[in-house]
Order: sequence, then structure tokens, then C-alpha cells
Amino acid sequence: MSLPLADRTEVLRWLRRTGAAHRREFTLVMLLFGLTTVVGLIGPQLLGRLVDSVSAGTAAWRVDALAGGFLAVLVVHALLARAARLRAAVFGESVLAEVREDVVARALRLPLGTVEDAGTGDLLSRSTADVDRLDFTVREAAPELTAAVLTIALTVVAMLLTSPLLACGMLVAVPLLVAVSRWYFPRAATTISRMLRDWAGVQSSIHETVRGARTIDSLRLTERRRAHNDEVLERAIDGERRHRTLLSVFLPTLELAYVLPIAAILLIGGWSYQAGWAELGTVTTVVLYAATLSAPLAELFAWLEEMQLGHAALTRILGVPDSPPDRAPQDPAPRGAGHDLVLRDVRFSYRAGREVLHGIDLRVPAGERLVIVGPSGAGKSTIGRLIAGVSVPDSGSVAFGDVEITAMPTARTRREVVLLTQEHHVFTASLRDNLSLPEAREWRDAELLDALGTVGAADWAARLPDGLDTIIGSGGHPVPAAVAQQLALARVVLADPHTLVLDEATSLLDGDSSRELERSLSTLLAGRTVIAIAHRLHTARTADRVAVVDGGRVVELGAHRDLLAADGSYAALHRAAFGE
Ligand SMILES: Nc1ncnc2c1ncn2[C@@H]1O[C@H](COP(=O)(O)OP(=O)(O)OP(=O)(O)O)[C@@H](O)[C@H]1O
Repeated sequence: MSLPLADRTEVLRWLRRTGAAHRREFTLVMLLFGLTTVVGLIGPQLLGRLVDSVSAGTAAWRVDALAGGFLAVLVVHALLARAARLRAAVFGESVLAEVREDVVARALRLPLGTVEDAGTGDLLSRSTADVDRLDFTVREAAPELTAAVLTIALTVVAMLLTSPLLACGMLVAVPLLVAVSRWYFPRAATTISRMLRDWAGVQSSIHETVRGARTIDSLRLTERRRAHNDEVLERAIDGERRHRTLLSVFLPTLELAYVLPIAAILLIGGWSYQAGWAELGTVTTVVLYAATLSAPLAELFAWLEEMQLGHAALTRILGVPDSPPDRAPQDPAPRGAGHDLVLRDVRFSYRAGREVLHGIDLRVPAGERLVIVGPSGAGKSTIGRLIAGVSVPDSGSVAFGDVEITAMPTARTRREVVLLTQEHHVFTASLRDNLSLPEAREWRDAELLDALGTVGAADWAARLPDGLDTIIGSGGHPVPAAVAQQLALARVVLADPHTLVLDEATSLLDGDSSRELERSLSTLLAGRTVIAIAHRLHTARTADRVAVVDGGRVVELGAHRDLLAADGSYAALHRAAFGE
């Protein structure tokens, strides 16, 4: 299920809001473009006068003065055009900085479940390729388009003021322009939005290939993966081809529409001159105007095309949901009703019609250590994801006290519960940034060093060349696997949730890891509610209670000893594991 696209009202609302927030810069840019265009219109008038003066046999000084004036106009025009574009670029950049920050903030607020459903590639292409596309639109297309529209409008007015009769020659282009626009733009809109979606597909596919490279290699899926990449690429190229085909009709027709009026004006001009209705200078001026119109008209259509691309990109960027579509956070009264974890009749399916949890009821008092065991595919990890608020139940509720986890804003969720898996990602960033992830707040160095100390990574950190500011991760200072685990634990220390869900991370508890890590983990667990998803049964012995999950249901619940004595599924699992 891909992320939604913004609709017309959302795009308009964004444009209005952005326009209002930057009213002064926007007005200044518009004024500069208007002024540039008006100055640009003086040139042809001067040349027209020059032609008239020469044909009337005027003095040399007058010709010199007109030529000098023409030069001065050119210089002023160039200076104004530069100022207008510079202001437009500054304006565009500040708008874009906001768009970038906004889309990244929204993406980070999305729950993992939504991101996984949509595919990370979709989100990635929206926050990179689409933002870049919009960047080009705002920085280049919007100002150029504005300049082109103003130039066309004012040039037409100037032509009409100079000679309405000659200006009529422009009309020959109108039917052609209307027809080709009505043919091209609706087709281009669909082609372009499909093309952007297909390119996002390419990005997703390549991203997944790179991420899963080892799996692909070990399962000898290289050929199949290559074929899949070829297929998505082919689809994107096909869209690109369709778009080019549309352009190959559109652009030559436009060219024709620009030249036809010049021919028409020359014809009308020659005829009017002979009839004594128009001076030679007037004909020159209007032809020059018509000729100068072809450039802004060409720009207008080229940039309209670019604006369409930008619009499609904007609908994708604004489509990244502000609040997760699957939940409605409302920041309930903080921690009013305690930290007891309560699951009531929780049902969940990854795909419609294929329920994997069939009504889970569970109550875990604050501070208890519960281990969930069960056969592979029973739904243990899924329960963990629901408790951590990563996924949302189809029905029923997961709550701390009487506050549902999905009703809490994401930042608040992290203070309640953290899911710790074996995937310990180290970001290519400073050690400080790697640790500061849990909350968007400034941590004091002492707090960060304390957290490192708690998990036993203080010595490693002390040996770093730039301390907390050392860039670690891929391309930076290397991080041994054990330290990566410790950093993940240090993040949890900083997030300080009252409940921890350990999925696979429990292999740490199984005694595989170094004593130091084990010690770090037990310091971390002390005083918190712990839900450990055990893939091996060792862990269960030290738990307060054990829940046995089978086929998406809790089939047994109780202390290790009691369950062994009851001689049910747990006892059977135990016998299978230890042969007792
Ligand atoms: N992302 C997913 N999309 C679709 N189905 C999924 C997804 N993740 C898990 N499932 C299915 O949901 C069911 C429960 O899976 P879950 O991972 O919760 O089981 P588990 O008890 O943790 O198993 P294991 O011990 O093998 O990790 C399985 O049938 C699994 O195939």
C-alpha cells in the first residue's frame, strides 16, 4: 500500500499558506520581473523610431542618440533581469528549505508499520528525487514562467497600443496554440504522474536489492532479482518514452505557432504600408515585438511542462501523511493510570483476510518480566510489534493503564515502550547524533557519557579521536558489532522507557554474548517491565511468567514451574528443547 498523494485542495492550501508566509519577498520578485519586462519593451520602440528617422532623412546626432538610448536600455534591462532572478532564487531556496525540513519531519513521525507497508523506496524518492524536482520548479521554472507570462502580456499590450491592425496578425497563432495545448496537457499530466511513480518503483527495487544483497546472493536469486529490476526499469523507461513521443508532436507545433504570426504581420504590414495606413517604423516595431514574443512563448510552454512535473512532485511530497493514517494521536493525560500493560481481544492481520492474531488477552503488571514462547510463525514478534506501537491492531486495544498506545504521539510512545531487536543500525553520523536519536532534544555530554557508561561502552568511547563528535559508522570510525549493540542499548537508556520489548535481542540473554554485554543488559532491564520474545527456551526459566503463543492465540500463561507441572504445551516445548 503506497503512501497517498495530496489532492488539489491540499496543494492549493499549501500554495496559499506559503504565499502568505512570504508575501514581502514574493511581491518584491513580482515587481522586479514586471519592471524588467517594461524596460525590455522600450527597445523595439526605439528601433522603430530609428527606422522612421532614417527613412525621413534625419541628422546623424539623432540616430546616435537613439542608438545610445537603445544600448542604455539593454544595460538597465540586463541589470534588472539579474536582480529579479537573484531575488527569485533566494525566495525559492527559502521555500524549499522549509519543504525539505517539513517532509523529513513528517517522514520521521511515520510509524515503522506505515513505512514498511509503503516500502522505504517510496518515502525515499519522495524526500529526495521529488524534492529535487520541486527544487528545480521553484528555483527555475516558477520565476521563468512568471517572467514569460508578464513579457507576453505586456508585449501584446504594447503591440495593440502601437498598431491594433498589425497586432491582429498574432491571432493566426491562437487556434493552433489552443488545439495543441488541449491535446498535450491532459495526456502529459497522466503520463508524468505515472512516470514519477514508476521511477519511485525503480528506486524501491534498487534499494531493496542493495539492502538484501547478501540474502539474494546466498539464495542464488541474482538472476531473478536482475530480471525484476529490469522489469521495473523497463516500465519507467516506457513512461519516459511515451512522454518524449508526446513532446515530439507538441514542440514542433509550437515552433510553427511562433513563426506564423511574423509572416502574417509582415503581410498585413506590407499591404498597410502600400495603402498608407502604417509607417515603416511601426511595421518594424510590431514585427520586432512578434519576434521577441516567440522566446517567452517557447519558455512559457517549456516551463508549463516543468510546472506539471513540479506539481506531480508536490502532490507526492505533500502526500506524506502528517499524522499516521492508521492512528489518531491525541496526547492523553500523561501516565495517569499507571504502566500496567493491557492487551484486550487484540486481532491483527498483515494482509486483509489473513488474520495472524485471533484475540489476544494479556495483562502484564508494571515491573514484571514476561517471556513469550511458541513455535515459529505463532505470532510472537507480531505481538511485540503491537505492544511497541509499531503496528496497530485491527480490533481490540493495546494500552498502558487506560491509555491506548496508538492514541499517543510517536515521541510519547518512545518514553513508554521501546522495541529492541538484533538489528543495531549505526548511522553515519557523530557518536553524539547516534545516541541523541531517541528524542529531539539536546543532551548534555555528561548524560551521553553516563549512558555509554551504563552499557559498558565508556572505554571504547574514550579512545575515539574526537570523542562524542567522532563520525562513526559506514565511512567513518569503525564500530565493532558488540559496540553497535551497546550503542543500541545506550539509546534505550536515554529514551528511558518503562517497558522494553526484546525481540531476538533475547539471544543476549541466552548467554551467547560477552559477560560485559550481559551485564549492560541486566542493568538496563532493572526496574522496567520486560516482554522478552524468546526464540530459545533458556530465557523462560528466569522470567516471572511465561506466555505460550500458538497459532495466534495465548494458549498457556503462568510461572515456569507451574506450567511444567501442568504438563501442557509449555512442558511439551520444554521436553522438545531439552529432551527432559
Ligand atoms: N510483514 C509481514 N507480512 C505478512 N505476513 C507476515 C509478516 N510478518 C509476519 N507475517 C506472518 O505472520 C505470522 C506470525 O509471524 P511472527 O513473525 O509474528 O511469528 P513468530 O512467532 O515471531 O515467528 P518466529 O519465531 O519464526 O520469528 C506468520 O504466519 C508470518 O508468516
